[in-house]
Amino acid sequence: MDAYDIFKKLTRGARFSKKGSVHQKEQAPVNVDVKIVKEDKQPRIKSDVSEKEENSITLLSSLNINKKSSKKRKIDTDHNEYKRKMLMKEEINHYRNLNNISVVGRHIPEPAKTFDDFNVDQDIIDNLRKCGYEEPTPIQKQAVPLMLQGRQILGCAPTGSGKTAAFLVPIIQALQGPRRDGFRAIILCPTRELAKQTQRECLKLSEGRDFRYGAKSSKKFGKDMLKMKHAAINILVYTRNMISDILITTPNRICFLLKQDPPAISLSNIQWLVIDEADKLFETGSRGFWDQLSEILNACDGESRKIAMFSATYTPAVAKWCVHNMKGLVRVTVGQRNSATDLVDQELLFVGNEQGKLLAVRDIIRGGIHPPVLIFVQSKERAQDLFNELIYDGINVDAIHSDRTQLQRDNTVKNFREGHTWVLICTELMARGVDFKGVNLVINYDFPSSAISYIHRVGRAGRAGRRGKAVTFFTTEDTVNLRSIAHVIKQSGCEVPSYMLSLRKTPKKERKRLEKSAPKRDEIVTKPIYERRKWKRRKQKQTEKEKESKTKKGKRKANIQKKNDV
Ligand SMILES: Nc1ncnc2c1ncn2[C@@H]1O[C@H](COP(=O)(O)OP(=O)(O)OP(=O)(O)O)[C@@H](O)[C@H]1O
Repeated sequence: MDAYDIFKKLTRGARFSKKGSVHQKEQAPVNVDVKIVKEDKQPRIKSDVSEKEENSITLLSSLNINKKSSKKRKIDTDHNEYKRKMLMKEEINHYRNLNNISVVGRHIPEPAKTFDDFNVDQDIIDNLRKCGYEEPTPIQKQAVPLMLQGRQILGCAPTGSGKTAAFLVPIIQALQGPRRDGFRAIILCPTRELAKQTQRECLKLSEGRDFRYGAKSSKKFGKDMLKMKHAAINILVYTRNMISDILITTPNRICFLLKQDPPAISLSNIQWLVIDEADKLFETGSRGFWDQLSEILNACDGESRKIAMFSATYTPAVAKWCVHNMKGLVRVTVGQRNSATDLVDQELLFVGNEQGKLLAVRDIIRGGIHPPVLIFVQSKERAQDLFNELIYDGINVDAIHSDRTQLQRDNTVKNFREGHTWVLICTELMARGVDFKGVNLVINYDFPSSAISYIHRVGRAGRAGRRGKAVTFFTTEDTVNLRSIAHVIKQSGCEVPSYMLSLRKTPKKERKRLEKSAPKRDEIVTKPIYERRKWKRRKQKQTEKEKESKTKKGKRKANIQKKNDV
């Protein structure tokens, strides 16, 4: 008996309406079942009957059939939805991999592919295009959608990869336009040069919005306060006049303004606090920036305050601080952590000793350079010494360091940007963030004090997709960081002698000591050997005399103290 026969037997006498309900004229005797009933015990009979009913219902009632199929359909749609979501996730991950973006955090929005995907006002997109940007850089692709959602982030991307615009675009979108609510965004930078540059970029990207930027230099502010003496009413007027929307400055200046009595600025309406070159700020002094940051955070007491940190290099101290202080933190890293940009061809050049450096730099210049060129030295004294040497070599050279006045520093930067200065000698001051268009060559005259310092110095070339070159001089005294810097160079795809990679790892203590105080080096001066020896002897004698007079003074003081005690 096949299924059709069973169906016929079971439905004998039944009439089917169009709607699918069953009208039974007479109950058909079901022989098959009767037999089964007779053979089985009582409880089985019951269950068989119900089974029979179930079967007949399943077979005849269209209602039940629908119920089952809708459940199935729901499972199907759920499955399809799940499949669609997984596919989308995979696509997003693939896109992130293509752009070398890695993310850590929850509910991270899709990276934007174009500026139009940013979902920001059209004028901001127009401004981005006016700057000559065609498509977002990887850090912009991921950081902008995140910050637009108000997420706190720690962004790490190579030097010259457009981190500034990555945090400026969401801030401009969030603030919309000028308001008399006081500061609504703060951007902290380690140097005034970088703060000025960030402000320039902000002005370009917010063109047409007329934001006001603060604040006056602390010196100017101090002078104005003196003029006003202690007239509280004047201070209030002054404070109101300097109200602006975005404050782009160094932490020192903000803390100075906060320390005034009453505080010269109010930060209670701050929506975004951005810390650029975060690892640099965290490394300054013995907890210097940590204390300043807690002071600033205490002043930013509004509910909507969010923090974003950006840098090309990453230190565990920054990450730890972020994990503890930034709720819902998302970490975005582009490329490999703490690696130099692969747009720069890097070279290590053994020069023997200090005299070798001067010969090598002159050799490079004589061989022909394509300005602009940056030369890094370890101290302001050495910057001045090298400047004194190169000024007579027939090239337009200048030096910038912290001993020069702000006006001199501004003019030097301006001349270099405009191409009047070909070679700029600088200290670590210019290693972070400063964006000179098209620097072709970076010369590390003095070996960097750490791999991180190396990454930032070299990163002044090879920006915004352009290629550049970096030459790093080293002498027999520069072995402490040679291994780690050689590894950085190798990682970014350049050749290094294999012996450097297998050098002994320097103890952390020694590396830290070097980071704090640069090694002593011979003076940068072109003198014949006999003159240099004479000069060395004279200098030795001088230092010995100084030591002697110090000890004599100390003894005299101790004797006086003894007499007084008696
Ligand atoms: N989407 C873009 N397309 C092309 N160029 C861009 C784009 N975004 C920014 N730039 C340019 O790239 C250069 C470097 O940008 P920026 O100074 O923001 O880099 P950075 O990542 O902050 O570098 P650093 O770590 O050294 O501070 C700038 O000249 C900037 O104008």
